Amino acid sequence: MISVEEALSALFALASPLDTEVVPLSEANGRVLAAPLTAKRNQPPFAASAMDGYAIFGDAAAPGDSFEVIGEAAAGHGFNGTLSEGQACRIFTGAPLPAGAGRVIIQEDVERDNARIILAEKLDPNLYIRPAGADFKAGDTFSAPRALRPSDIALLASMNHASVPVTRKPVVAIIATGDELVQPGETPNQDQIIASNSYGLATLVNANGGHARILPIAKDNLPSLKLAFDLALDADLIVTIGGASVGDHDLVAEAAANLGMARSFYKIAMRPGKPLMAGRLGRSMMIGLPGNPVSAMVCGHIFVLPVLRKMLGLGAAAAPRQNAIVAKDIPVNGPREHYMRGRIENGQVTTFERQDSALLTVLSDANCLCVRPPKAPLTAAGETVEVVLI
Ligand SMILES: Nc1nc2c(c(=O)[nH]1)N[C@H]1C(S)=C(S)[C@@H](COP(=O)(O)OP(=O)(O)OC[C@H]3O[C@@H](n4cnc5c(N)ncnc54)[C@H](O)[C@@H]3O)O[C@H]1N2
Ligand code: MOO
Repeated sequence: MISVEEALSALFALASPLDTEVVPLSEANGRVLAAPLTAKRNQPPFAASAMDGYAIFGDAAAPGDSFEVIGEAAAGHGFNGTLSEGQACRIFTGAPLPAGAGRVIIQEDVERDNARIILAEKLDPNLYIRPAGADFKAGDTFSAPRALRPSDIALLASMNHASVPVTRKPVVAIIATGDELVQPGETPNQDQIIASNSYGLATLVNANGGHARILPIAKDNLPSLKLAFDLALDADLIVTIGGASVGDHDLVAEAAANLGMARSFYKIAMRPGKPLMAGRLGRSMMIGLPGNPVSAMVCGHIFVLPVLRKMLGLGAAAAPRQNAIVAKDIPVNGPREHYMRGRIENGQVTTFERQDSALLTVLSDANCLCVRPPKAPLTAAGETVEVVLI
């Protein structure tokens, strides 16, 4: 059995960044920007007023000063004249500052008397001018690769990009295997259960920049598995669930081998997740996940997501970890790296008593996986451990 770290390196060796496509900005949220972009203009393109009020000549203003109002500047409608000594211009937020102006007096600090203004006794000392290019300047770089967030979309729009180059979404074909499985909503026989893993994994994939395709459930026989694989061969990543262990009906490895899979590894020193396998199958890579529901989801976080990120051009990095303080003693670990389901609250992690990899209720209550190195000794309350947020 290889370590989790070795398995991850082997998976990264199988995964390459995908090609790129151009999408409209309105469809770019969550996509990975594939190449840096530069601002096409200054923002603001002119010195602009930050408030509604009066732009005055220069920046000298004292209570009781009086100015003659000679024009108006609104957003989208600048004032073309130039202010001279003693002159002001009515101005609104976002309007270009007229030539000659050096300060905006907010209208709350002004008394207006026809074409004149008189400044109040207590003046707000701010100039209320946004200099040209204060946000960004033409040529400034927006770096890549990065997964775009709503605030990035706003910035790119402001930089005048209507469309952006992004990495193509990895297509992930998900094949649940097992005679015992039926789709959610169907009526199972007495000896059947509902296929849950495909839905959990598809959601994980879709929420992290991939495009999941849930294929029909494959039965525990080679022809049915071949049929499912045939439907998946155009995917970037094929994820099978179940049939990975040593039982008589665990046929995924054999079915994949029959189709020519070049196996990279099988079995890892991880709990849950021991019977994990991976390899290359035609133009796709394949990850065979264990069937136990929690095992499949944990392997989704620890292996499928990092592979997805590599395909998206985000580099080869393990699931991010953070430190947490142990709230309740964690027992000695066995020989496999254990990803214990737990809850972290205010930096303190509590691992659950029940760690059976069949318990989706426990996984659903968990918000982190507490990483226990092989043979870790008892870790007492107050000590530090590493967790992966899920
Ligand atoms: N003698 C041994 N038995 C087992 C070993 C072992 O080393 N020696 N390993 C155990 C471990 S660890 C795991 S994990 C499981 C994984 O086995 P498989 O990948 O072959 O999974 P299945 O047998 O097909 O299913 C296990 C369990 O999960 C349920 N299942 C499967 N697919 C789904 C799905 N899509 N949605 C919901 N539930 C699913 C299935 O009904 C089984 O209950 O093997 C141990 N055995
Ligand atoms: O490795 Mo299995 O995935 O422990 O349940």
